[in-house]
Amino acid sequence: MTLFERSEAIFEDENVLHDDYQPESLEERDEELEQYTAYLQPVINGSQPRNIFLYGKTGVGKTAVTKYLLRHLEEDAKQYDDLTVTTVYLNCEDLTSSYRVAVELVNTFREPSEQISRTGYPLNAVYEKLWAELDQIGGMVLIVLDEVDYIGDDDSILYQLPRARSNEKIEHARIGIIGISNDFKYREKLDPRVEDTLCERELHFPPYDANELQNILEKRAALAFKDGILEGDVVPLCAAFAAQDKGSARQGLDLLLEAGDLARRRNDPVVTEDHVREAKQLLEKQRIEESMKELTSHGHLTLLAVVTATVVDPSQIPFQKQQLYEQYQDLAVATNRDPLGGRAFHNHLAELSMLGILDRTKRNEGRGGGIYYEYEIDVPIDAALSTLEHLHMSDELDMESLRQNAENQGLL
Ligand SMILES: Nc1ncnc2c1ncn2[C@@H]1O[C@H](COP(=O)(O)OP(=O)(O)OP(=O)(O)O)[C@@H](O)[C@H]1O
Repeated sequence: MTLFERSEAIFEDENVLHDDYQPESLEERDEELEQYTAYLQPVINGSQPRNIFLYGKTGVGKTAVTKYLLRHLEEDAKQYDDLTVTTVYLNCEDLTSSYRVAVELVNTFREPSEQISRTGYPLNAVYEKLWAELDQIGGMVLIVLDEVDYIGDDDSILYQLPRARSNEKIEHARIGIIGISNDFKYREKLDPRVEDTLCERELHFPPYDANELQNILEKRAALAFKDGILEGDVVPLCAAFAAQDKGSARQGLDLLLEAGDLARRRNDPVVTEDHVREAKQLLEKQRIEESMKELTSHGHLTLLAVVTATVVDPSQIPFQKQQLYEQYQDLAVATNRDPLGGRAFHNHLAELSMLGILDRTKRNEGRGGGIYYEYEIDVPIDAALSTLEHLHMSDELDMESLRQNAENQGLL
């Protein structure tokens, strides 16, 4: 019996919608491309590369634009005999110290049989090995550190690398660093010396609006789907949803892929607006489920308290901590748990806000008054409820009535 068969009625090439696909051309980033190209110009001229810092929210093209330009830079450099350009791309998500970055760089430059281990050397010894590798490569070496904020406080490498030549650690290579981050606070947290070095040139990537996203998605959809498979509103709707949320091209592409996948699984002949709406729900649910994995049962109860308060009286949105705390205490008792104190409860609200599940607004009571926060749910109630309904503790609660009430209130 055959379990798997090729089904190619919907997609021409679905890889085009995946995150690691490198588009041939980039839409809607002319200004950024122009500026970025100017920042990289010294490399082609054979002078000291600038260090460049790119920032902007997730999915706005920072990595795609960087890889696109570096590919061209390496290619165009080949026409000059006196110039060699080497580019290295590292994602720092798992490289949480200067030591880890330095080891990773040494190993990137070395043959597999000559790799060094990730522990056991003094930092200086790793730096010495790194300088030797860089000198051996020589020429212009551009090092991209994506998600550079993951390196954390132990960031001496951000200072050492760009200065290696002026500090006479290397002779034959000129190093440029390109740091990329979507943490807006990262810059403020940097040591001023590192900040001066890393942020020599800066480039901000703003979120895309719906028209820009539509253009980006149309170009990808034309390559990804078979002709005539997408109904007319599909791309505009994906663009509109992504624009309403974070203005992320990744989010729009994920929606298109999921909508196409739903149509394929059901053997539907075309992808429709309904597939997109359903895809949105599915992706949101997945996102909440992913985030919820990081929470403890009191985190889950905190979310349930906000959902319950919302369903019981939507006119009270947004809620202050005290209103939610009472709700939470009742739920904790109903599920046989000792309620946490107010401070710990506050921390759970903060964590849910950080995960993007709640929206937290700072309020000021005015003259002499204190600062306090108001909270409201920032994901669809339906998605939050579905996730909570699958947790063990919900067996002890009347989730069915909660869902019914939510429906009666028009919240689903
Ligand atoms: N202007 C654009 N034209 C075509 N595709 C784009 C454009 N901007 C982003 N994309 C696509 O959107 C997806 C996300 O982009 P990218 O990874 O560059 O975002 P990012 O800003 O680096 O996000 P993160 O900070 O999460 O890494 C990729 O598939 C990329 O090809």
